[in-house]
Amino acid sequence: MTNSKIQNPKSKIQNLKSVVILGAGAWGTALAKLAAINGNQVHLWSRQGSQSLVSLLENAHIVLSAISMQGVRDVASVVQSSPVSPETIFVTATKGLETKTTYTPSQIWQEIFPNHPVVVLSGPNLSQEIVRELPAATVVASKNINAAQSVQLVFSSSRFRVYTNPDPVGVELGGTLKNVIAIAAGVCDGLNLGTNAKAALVTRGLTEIVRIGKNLGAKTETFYGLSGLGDLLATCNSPLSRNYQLGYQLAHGKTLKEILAGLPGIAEGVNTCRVLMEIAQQRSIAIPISEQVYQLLEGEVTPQQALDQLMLRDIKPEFDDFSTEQMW
Ligand SMILES: NC(=O)C1=CN([C@@H]2O[C@H](COP(=O)(O)OP(=O)(O)OC[C@H]3O[C@@H](n4cnc5c(N)ncnc54)[C@H](O)[C@@H]3O)[C@@H](O)[C@H]2O)C=CC1
Ligand SMILES: O=C(CO)COP(=O)(O)O
Repeated sequence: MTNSKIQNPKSKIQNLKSVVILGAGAWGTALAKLAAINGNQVHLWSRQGSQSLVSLLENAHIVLSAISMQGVRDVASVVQSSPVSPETIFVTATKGLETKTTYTPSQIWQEIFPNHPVVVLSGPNLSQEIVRELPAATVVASKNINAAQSVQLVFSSSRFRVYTNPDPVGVELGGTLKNVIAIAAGVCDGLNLGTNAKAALVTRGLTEIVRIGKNLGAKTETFYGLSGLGDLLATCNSPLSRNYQLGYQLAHGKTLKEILAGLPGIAEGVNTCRVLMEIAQQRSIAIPISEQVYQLLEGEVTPQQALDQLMLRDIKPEFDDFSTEQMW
């Protein structure tokens, strides 16, 4: 898995780590490649493979989960029943929300491993570009800055620039909630609504992400960084995004069932949107774009009706509270 062309800028001072990656899907495989480039000992575990998880976990410095949302709790519970070192750092790269609890993946890992550091890895990272070794950047966020810095060293290279951040909830929600807006962006492009419409959609989508994120305890500025705006731009503008593709095909009249059957991998925005609606209703937070995505996914409106509903909402000021120092 090593590649001599790509180098870690800090490779000479780095302690090489034993890294176990859970989930050999598109993202787990790309991350395994990035960690291996730096000479780390990388094990990529898949439920389909024959390798025993117990033997892999025993000596792991870092356990990274790239499992899709629906499998996170099951896999975390399997890991819990295996012997892991008290020093093990858990990293989560999943972008989703748990249906039953509305937890983020890092909240699940932290609940199951309360005495271990948990780091969130998230950013504008379309895996197909990363496996082609195109340059990209990401964020590793944790309340435990030493743990975040260890993970930063494992993945940093001349093709992958990794920043640390102390706001894991904000970093995780940016990556998760943008998937809902990416579905809307796919619809927007599928309907050929033009560049002005797309700019308005993405910008107002970010406002919704900030509203929810602030309410859930994230820092506003995190959403203007790589894991928020950065990932929103990447996902809303790329046909490589499954969430974008899903929206695009909805605009062309396909049913959700048909689209999901042909999609390469998971489009987390579908389930995230349902959980997001629950959170917004419980906390009385206005998220009109996400609400239209929800109704569209439920088959309650057509793409054209969703557009009309958004354009004909009551007119209002651009910002929720213009009197505060920070405009957002
Ligand atoms: N593909 C991408 O470009 C990126 C994906 N992500 C996120 O990473 C996560 C995974 O995405 P992909 O790798 O693209 O999806 P994928 O569909 O290619 O792979 C998902 C993996 O999770 C495993 N899995 C699912 N349920 C499981 C269970 N109960 N037990 C054990 N394993 C289970 C599958 O076997 C598979 O290996 C998603 O949350 C996605 O939003 C994040 C950044 C980039
Ligand atoms: O999260 C991603 C890019 O950062 C991947 O997006 P999709 O899951 O929509 O393919």
